[in-house]
Amino acid sequence: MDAGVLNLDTLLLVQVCVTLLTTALLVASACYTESPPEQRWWAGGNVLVCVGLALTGIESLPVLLHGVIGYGVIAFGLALALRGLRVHCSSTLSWQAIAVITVLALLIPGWFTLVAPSLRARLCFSGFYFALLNWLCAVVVARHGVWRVSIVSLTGFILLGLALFLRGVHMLLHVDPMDHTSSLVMGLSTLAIPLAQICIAFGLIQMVMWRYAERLRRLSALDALTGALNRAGLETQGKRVGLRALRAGRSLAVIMIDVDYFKQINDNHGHPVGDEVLRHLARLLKVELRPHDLMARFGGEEFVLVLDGVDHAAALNIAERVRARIEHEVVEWDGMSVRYTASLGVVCSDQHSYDLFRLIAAGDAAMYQAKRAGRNRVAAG
Ligand SMILES: Nc1nc2c(ncn2[C@@H]2O[C@H](COP(=O)(O)OP(=O)(O)OP(=O)(O)O)[C@@H](O)[C@H]2O)c(=O)[nH]1
Repeated sequence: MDAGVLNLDTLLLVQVCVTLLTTALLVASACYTESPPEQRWWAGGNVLVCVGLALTGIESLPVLLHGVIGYGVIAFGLALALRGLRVHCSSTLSWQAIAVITVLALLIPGWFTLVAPSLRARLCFSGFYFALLNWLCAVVVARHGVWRVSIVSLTGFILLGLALFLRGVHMLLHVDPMDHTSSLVMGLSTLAIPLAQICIAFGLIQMVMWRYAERLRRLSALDALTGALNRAGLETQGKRVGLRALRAGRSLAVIMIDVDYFKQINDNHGHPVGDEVLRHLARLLKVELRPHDLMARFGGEEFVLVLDGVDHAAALNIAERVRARIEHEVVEWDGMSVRYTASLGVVCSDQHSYDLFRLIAAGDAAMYQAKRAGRNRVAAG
């Protein structure tokens, strides 16, 4: 490819514009008050990379700024971006590691600028070193990200690393490191760098958006007071569990649990105590369940358990164990001690269908049977 055709100067101008635009995009998204901390690291990192690029690009600046500090600032910016990626993946990058990355980028160009001046060595080092830092970012994204979400930023980091690496190789092999007039590598890398920057900026924002969407999806399925599934969550997850049990030919048990005389607890001790009783019951049920069992708050003081692979007899045993535990527990709130009991209805796909809402209706009927029989007991449906 002829650099004359590509017009290297124009491509360099495009590269500068894209760098500024992607940085502005990351800064704008980080300014949103609810933005997670990683977005601020990415935005801050990109701003520093821009500053560093400006310092290294303006040859009329003092040599210390132009040949040394600029590289340190770029490396510091990349290290902050790497920290942001690690924060996004529930980890971090220590300040010591950031300092090492930055100091290396100061010392080596410093050596080749002040002690043993060599433009070629400095440019080679910057190509290889910044390629390595981008590939480190790619490794973090690849190891911790969800592929279909992080593929855009991953491609960006790999591409950017490759372009910088090839530039390093070009500098190493070329007779005059500043003569790029007819270099295919320089042309391609100058084209690839802005592309990679766009991928990285959009990819990072996409990763954050996906995280938000996931959080919202999880929250929309949960009851805010108890953390149990709400009806919507029960509907989606319950159907899945029902189908899984049906396909595998396993029994599916449903236990309905309703606190006895809950209105009296509210009336006698106040609503906050009633709320604490509900939270207490949810915690207690969680302890009794296996990780793949479902627990949902079905109504005011009514909970439902969906147990995959549990037959009628086993479900009755579980319900009786839960009932006994509730009876012996004491809820402490604001210096008050409250005891409560619950009535439970047990049904199983062995007697009914696998249809979750039919099972729940039958379980409800069994639970009301337990209420009518005097409460604080288990009834089978
Ligand atoms: N504190 C609190 N109370 C709630 C909540 N949701 C519903 N309630 C109350 O729960 C009470 C339910 O009362 P009832 O349906 O009469 O049932 P109960 O008093 O438990 O009587 P039985 O079920 O027949 O034993 C009502 O007073 C509702 O106001 C909640 O989230 N927090």
